[in-house]
Amino acid sequence: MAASVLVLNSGSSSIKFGLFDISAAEPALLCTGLLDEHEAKPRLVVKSPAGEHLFETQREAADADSVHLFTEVLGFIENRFGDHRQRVIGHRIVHGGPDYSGPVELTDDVTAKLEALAPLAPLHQPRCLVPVRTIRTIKPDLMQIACFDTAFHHSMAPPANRFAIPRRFEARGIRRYGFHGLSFEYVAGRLAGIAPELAAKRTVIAHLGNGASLCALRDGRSIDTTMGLTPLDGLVMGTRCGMIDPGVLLYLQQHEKMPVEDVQHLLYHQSGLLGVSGLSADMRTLLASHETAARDAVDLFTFRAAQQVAMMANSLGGLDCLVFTGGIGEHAKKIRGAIGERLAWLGLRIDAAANDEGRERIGGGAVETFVIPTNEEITIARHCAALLRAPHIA
Ligand SMILES: Nc1ncnc2c1ncn2[C@@H]1O[C@H](COP(=O)(O)OP(=O)(O)O)[C@@H](O)[C@H]1O
Ligand SMILES: CC(=O)OP(=O)(O)O
Ligand SMILES: [Mg+2]
Repeated sequence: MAASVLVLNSGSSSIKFGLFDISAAEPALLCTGLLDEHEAKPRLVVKSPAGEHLFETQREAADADSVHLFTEVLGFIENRFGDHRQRVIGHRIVHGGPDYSGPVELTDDVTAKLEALAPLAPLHQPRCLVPVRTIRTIKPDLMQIACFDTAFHHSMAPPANRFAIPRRFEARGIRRYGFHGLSFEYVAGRLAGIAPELAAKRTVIAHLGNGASLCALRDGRSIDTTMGLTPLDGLVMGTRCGMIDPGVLLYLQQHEKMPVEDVQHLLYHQSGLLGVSGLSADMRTLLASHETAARDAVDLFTFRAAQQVAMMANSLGGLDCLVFTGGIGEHAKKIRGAIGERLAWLGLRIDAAANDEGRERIGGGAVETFVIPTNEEITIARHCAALLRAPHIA
């Protein structure tokens, strides 16, 4: 009987899933699902790899009980793909803290440890872990595996992973971890396939989605990244502020008398593109708008992105290759072009025709430039399949 793995990717603005056949060495996609939570009654749509509509269900409200949703999803999978033995559910878990540098089985103990990290990723960690608890109540015998956004960055070393605060805090785990590691891992692997001559070169991957971060890679390993202890640092994001003077937070609390919960809400949910434009967190809306504030938000986004690519290039001692990925990186040619222009001094030359046509290689010369669609789900499926092949589990 063929074996399958169900992968759940709970991001800040959507929940995606993928069902993979893991009988062969490389996982093969059977179907994908997307729960878009922007609607009042979020709709889950399941499609075949060719884009054919297979199944649809709607939640009563954005905060409706998820047991019903997951019971329906698992029921659909059993009906449609009952000829596959479902071996495991793989989850994207955003924060793995200091202890997890690779995938791990989600036992009750591990789940509780990860729940304790929620303050370090309040927008993501609870969202990633609710499905784990829910699925455990529906299917207590089904193995669940966590794959972490932070794991890929365990190769980061001081000074890149250090804050300039007293060392006793570092001993308590207060250091830079970095996120989007499953995306960086996938894109680095694809780049090695497309341009093997660049695999050992100085590369920056720009994951520009609703959340956004950069990774500096040497020999395919992370040596620096723009996010830190939390997914709040670094680039301007949909609703997150990115890099900010910590004095602003003190000022808001001390002089504007904002309670700490309100400051947290401001920085995670009301800042970034939404805060600066006053219009939307969605790059498509901002690019289509003629409002000055929308242009200001886009301008700050590309300014900070280019500024921090230069920071990553400094960590690498130069730059040979830049790769764009994530919803904005893959689809917004105007943003890629604007970031490229700001980095012309570093030797970046984006080919306007290749960029407009959405080609894979969009620049050559001193800095090779690529657009590579990310695939966090298949990365998780690969990890799960590898873990199942490990002798102590099989
Ligand atoms: N064609 C497009 N042009 C510009 N931006 C786009 C386009 N398609 C998607 N995006 C942007 O990508 C972002 C979402 O990225 P994505 O990686 O899917 O998010 P998530 O972090 O939830 O995984 C949104 O800001 C959206 O506006
Ligand atoms: C870590 C993070 O920011 O993830 P996302 O882009 O899915 O919000
Ligand atoms: Mg994402």
